[in-house]
Amino acid sequence: MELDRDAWAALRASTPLSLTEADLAELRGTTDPTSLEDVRDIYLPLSRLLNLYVGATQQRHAAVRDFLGETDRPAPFVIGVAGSVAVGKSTTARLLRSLLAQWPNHPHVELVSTDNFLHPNSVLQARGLMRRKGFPESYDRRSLVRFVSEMKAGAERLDIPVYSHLHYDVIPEERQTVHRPDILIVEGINVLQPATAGRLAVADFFDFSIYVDAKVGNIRNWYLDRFLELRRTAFSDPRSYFHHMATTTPEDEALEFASKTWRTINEVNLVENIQPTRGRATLVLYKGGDHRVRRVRLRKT
Ligand SMILES: Nc1ncnc2c1ncn2[C@@H]1O[C@H](COP(=O)(O)OP(=O)(O)O)[C@@H](O)[C@H]1O
Ligand SMILES: CC(C)(COP(=O)(O)O)[C@@H](O)C(=O)NCCC(=O)O
Repeated sequence: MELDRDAWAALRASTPLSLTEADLAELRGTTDPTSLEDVRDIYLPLSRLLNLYVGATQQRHAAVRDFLGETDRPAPFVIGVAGSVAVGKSTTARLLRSLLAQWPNHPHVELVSTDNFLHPNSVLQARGLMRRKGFPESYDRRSLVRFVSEMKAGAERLDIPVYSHLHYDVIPEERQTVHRPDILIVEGINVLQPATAGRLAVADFFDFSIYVDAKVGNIRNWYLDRFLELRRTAFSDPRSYFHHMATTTPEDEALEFASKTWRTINEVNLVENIQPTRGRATLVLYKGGDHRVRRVRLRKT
């Protein structure tokens, strides 16, 4: 079913707004204008719906556990967050982590971005994939699937690689430690990709999935605006892979570089690999040109 913003906002019921403007500023991505009004109208109803989903799954688990006479904890509830580069997935995922952790029956929420499972640049270079970063083949999909399946099977603690946007590469000596959560959020552009025949994909472990959607032209503008803002901020760090963009490259050439990266990498990936997975999502958040969510589409079964 499809709901417009007002109809969806009314479904918040009495879910309390626990975030402040300062909390939101911490969670929001570069140039992402998500406001407290968006949190109230869009993310609180979503938090309420997800709480109902998780509660129902926990109850079913308890029934089977009683039947078997076992005492184990329920497996983590896994949520996938998909969508284009620069559509605002990480803001959505961080907001959900914060809001979902407020519910007493699932206080421990972990968030993992799939960029941690990108092959290191050395491997991408050797395979001729440096201009295909973000495409399905640029990820170590076997390790990603193993990680999610081990979490789902009840692993207490797993260490995973860490990708740095600053270095534009996986950091060999760093690890992110993930402790067994009540809810695991897996965020990344290609998380809804179906498996190739005979294999498993991360999406096979999702209990719920969200696709963040917008018109390609709008996402392109957000990508370019963000690039220019990063040029003024993150790229000025001498350790940044794109440092030259902030120092020696004039603004018009930097913009031309970003347009080309968008056109030849991110837009191709969006049209060929990401958009075709939208129909697989449980819920689609459709954003207008100002980043505000206009419509929500929910699969009822
Ligand atoms: N080159 C970069 N340098 C520093 N930060 C970046 C760079 N590219 C993207 N980011 C940041 O990484 C986060 C994830 O970006 P992205 O994967 O495009 O997804 P989304 O915009 O949908 O959250 C964003 O918060 C963005 O600001
Ligand atoms: C790292 C990304 C592939 C996003 O990966 P994700 O977190 O969705 O797994 C993307 O931000 C990226 O760097 N794309 C390559 C082209 C570019 O520099 O925009």
